[in-house]
Amino acid sequence: MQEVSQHNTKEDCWIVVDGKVYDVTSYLDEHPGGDDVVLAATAKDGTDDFEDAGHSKSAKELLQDFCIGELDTSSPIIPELEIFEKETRNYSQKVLELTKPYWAVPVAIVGISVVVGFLYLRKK
Ligand code: HEM
Repeated sequence: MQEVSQHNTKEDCWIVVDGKVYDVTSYLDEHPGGDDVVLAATAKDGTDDFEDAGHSKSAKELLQDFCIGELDTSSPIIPELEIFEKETRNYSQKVLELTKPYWAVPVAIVGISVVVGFLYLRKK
């Protein structure tokens, strides 16, 4: 999506519809709805804009002629989000590592309680 958003001019226009990327530069001048509406659908997911225009079946078929690839969904749309996700992952890993050595304490308390209880009941 980051790469797609760089193609947002009349001379170089890519749009995203239903997870696919389309280079519609050569179609802008022919578009019955004008080029401005198509340009307004760049640099974002243009699926809603395309659907909301109520395009015919033939318009949807025509769109396929301009397909140049699929959207990469493995990386987040907002790069900052990736950094945030990495930091959160690191933080939760650190918390887990810190608490690991202390697991023995509650386990030991429960174990000792069971043994003491058992001995106490046997004495009775
Ligand atoms: C996502 C951005 C787009 C928007 C917002 C949009 C909007 C519109 C609108 C408002 C019309 C009606 C024009 C009128 O009747 O006066 C129209 C018609 C049309 N558009 Fe688009 N359009 C977009 C992208 C495309 C693309 C990429 C194609 C094909 C490659 C396309 C093909 C057509 C065709 C063939 C028509 C004629 C009516 C029909 O067959 O549905 N449009 N568009």
